[in-house]
Amino acid sequence: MNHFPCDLTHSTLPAVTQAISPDRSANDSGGGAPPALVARGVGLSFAGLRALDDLAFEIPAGGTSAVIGPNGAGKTTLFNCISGLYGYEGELTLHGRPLGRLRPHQRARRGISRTFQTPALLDVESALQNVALGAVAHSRVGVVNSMLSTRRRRREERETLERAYALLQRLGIAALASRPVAGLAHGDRRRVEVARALLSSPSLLMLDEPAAGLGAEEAQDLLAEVEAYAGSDTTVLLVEHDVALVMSVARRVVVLDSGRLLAIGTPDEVRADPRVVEAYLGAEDADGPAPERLHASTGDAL
Ligand SMILES: Nc1ncnc2c1ncn2[C@@H]1O[C@H](COP(=O)(O)OP(=O)(O)OP(=O)(O)O)[C@@H](O)[C@H]1O
Repeated sequence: MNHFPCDLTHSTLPAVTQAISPDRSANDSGGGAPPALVARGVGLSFAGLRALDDLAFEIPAGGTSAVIGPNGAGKTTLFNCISGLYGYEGELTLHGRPLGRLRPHQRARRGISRTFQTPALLDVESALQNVALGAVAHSRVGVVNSMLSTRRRRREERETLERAYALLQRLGIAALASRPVAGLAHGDRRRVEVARALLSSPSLLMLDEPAAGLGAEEAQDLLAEVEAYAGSDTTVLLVEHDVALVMSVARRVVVLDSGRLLAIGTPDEVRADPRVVEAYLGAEDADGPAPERLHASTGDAL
């Protein structure tokens, strides 16, 4: 029996599949091992603007890591490359397996899941339906699903709704399950999107500015809950402007500036790097005290 206030409607599936997978083609291949993500020579130009330039870095498997940098540094562009929305030069490898030219839906099946700077939700649908739709990118909608028996399909939908509801409970918004997301506060919309990204138990969960619109404590709580729920099999990768938050949660920090890799290391290493201080303060302040925003939210000094 379905205990939930709404069903996962088939009519919404193609729209979401399209939104998640605007691109099509390429092959799937095999493999698997740490680190979670390796970038080698990753580059991308937009009509002469070098948005990413010869990036090379590794993100360790497990826990939370982050990409930071000033406005226009290339953070979201990098996320778009990893998730397959943009083509790029060089190579990205996920758990030891090159991603090659895989399309977004193929990368999703490989275990990549993400949120967007502005939550990308279906406004007329409920919070529960939006979260449940996180299963779509990871299934072969229209191929295998259309061949499943009605009974099996219903069972899978019920299980998906149960997991979606459990996630809403986990993130403290189960009371909003049946509410259309259009009417939800920004912070709750963000939680719904994070829940949707978590639904597929991704191996790489990319969160684009998860703290935007949340208070400092709320943001800390959300990230702690995400990491606890995701467990050791999931690597969380943040793009986040709240550097203090990043410094308090990340095990490795990648710093971009004008599309280039400026620094990479632990929060302490990155905070101590004069190039990072310079990028955030400006050249004239590079030798002075680090900016407040490079301090951990615990209040630790550099
Ligand atoms: N689709 C696009 N077409 C043309 N230029 C783009 C496109 N997307 C990004 N850019 C440019 O690429 C550069 C990197 O942009 P990106 O959005 O990745 O930076 P960001 O670090 O995420 O910035 P912010 O912190 O402001 O979100 C910027 O100069 C931006 O104007």
